[in-house]
Amino acid sequence: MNLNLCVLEGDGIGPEIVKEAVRVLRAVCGARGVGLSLDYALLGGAAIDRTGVPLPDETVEKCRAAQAVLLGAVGGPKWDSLPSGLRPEKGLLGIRSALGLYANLRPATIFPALRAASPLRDEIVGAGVDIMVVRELTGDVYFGEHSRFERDGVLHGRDIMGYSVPEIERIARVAFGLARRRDRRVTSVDKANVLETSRVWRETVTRVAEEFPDVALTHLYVDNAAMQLVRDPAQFDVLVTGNLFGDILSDEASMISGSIGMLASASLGDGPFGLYEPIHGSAPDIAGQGKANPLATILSAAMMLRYTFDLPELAGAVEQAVSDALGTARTPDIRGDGLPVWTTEQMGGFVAQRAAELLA
Ligand SMILES: NC(=O)c1ccc[n+]([C@@H]2O[C@H](COP(=O)([O-])OP(=O)(O)OC[C@H]3O[C@@H](n4cnc5c(N)ncnc54)[C@H](O)[C@@H]3O)[C@@H](O)[C@H]2O)c1
Ligand SMILES: CC(C)[C@H](C(=O)O)[C@@H](O)C(=O)O
Ligand SMILES: [Mg+2]
Repeated sequence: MNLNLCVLEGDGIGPEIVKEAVRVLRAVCGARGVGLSLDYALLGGAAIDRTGVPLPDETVEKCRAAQAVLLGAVGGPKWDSLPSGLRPEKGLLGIRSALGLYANLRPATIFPALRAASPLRDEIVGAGVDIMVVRELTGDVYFGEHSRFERDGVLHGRDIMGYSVPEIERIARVAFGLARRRDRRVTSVDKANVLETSRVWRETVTRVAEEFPDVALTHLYVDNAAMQLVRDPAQFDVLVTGNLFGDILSDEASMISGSIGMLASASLGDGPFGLYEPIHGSAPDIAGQGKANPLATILSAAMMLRYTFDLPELAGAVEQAVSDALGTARTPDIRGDGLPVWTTEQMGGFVAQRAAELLA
């Protein structure tokens, strides 16, 4: 077996964290005699600097030729004043859309070793938190019309929010399907008390739920959901929501796990192909200093092994190695509890070696 990957390092801490995830992939594949072919391509600010655009055609072609994509993060102050269509973030949205990756799975769990590192008290997270945030990724206000115009000499900005029924149906089916393999509970998050988009969302999710009578569905308004996530995160199993609410709620949920540097994600379409990336950004404030936590990217690589390549044993070894690492040391973003503080490279090196040992 050979895994064909396209690797998009991106900007800021992107190259540092991707390097460690690749190291871990090499270690587990090596331990099991699985081949690994990597093709690197440009995305985001790195692509703008070299080609003038955030998503070169060649990058889309290389991604399409691969079985899966591993991505770091894009963006940074250097490119913040560019026109909106030329920003690094536009490249990220473009690749998700070009590859048809409408389902973004963001698991917010808490490793036992990190319970004391969570900003939430032990009595709140102690029983364990295991939330699967299912974020719609190719629609919503992100992909509506964006404009600015002047009326009566006053400047306005406008972004159009909207969802079609088929877009909602397919993401709802992903959420219900996942719930069937978990605790069979789906919470759909919207703002149906105000937004027409959300009213169509809620009606559609309710109708799709009839196809899954064994899964319990509840609805929450997004403001309440944001509050419930810190009041009692253990109440959630699968949480399905639109692109914008999912972006915000998944960053919030990430802190339950102790750090935004811990949260992985898989962006999927209808087949096994997927793009795997941490939920955090390019962290320009710590780029190049060896301080970045590579675990979200490493755990994204584990999701790749599980979802695209159906190699649960390899994925499990990576996850166990991460758990062991957290019992041994921390990167500076996670509360330390007196444990040694490691660099990005030390953390990646430990996980790679430990994962390979577990498979030996
Ligand atoms: N998927 C992506 O590529 C993605 C996601 C979010 C933001 N961004 C972009 O990243 C840039 C910075 O955005 P931001 O500062 O709002 O968000 P960010 O996630 O990059 O950083 C927020 C804070 O979390 C810290 N942090 C993030 N990841 C970390 C890690 N792995 N280890 C340790 N600390 C970590 C940062 O140092 C910073 O203090 C922007 O250009 C933004 O558009 C990209
Ligand atoms: C950088 C940005 C376009 C992106 C998003 O909003 O989807 C990021 O915040 C994320 O969560 O992946
Ligand atoms: Mg985000």
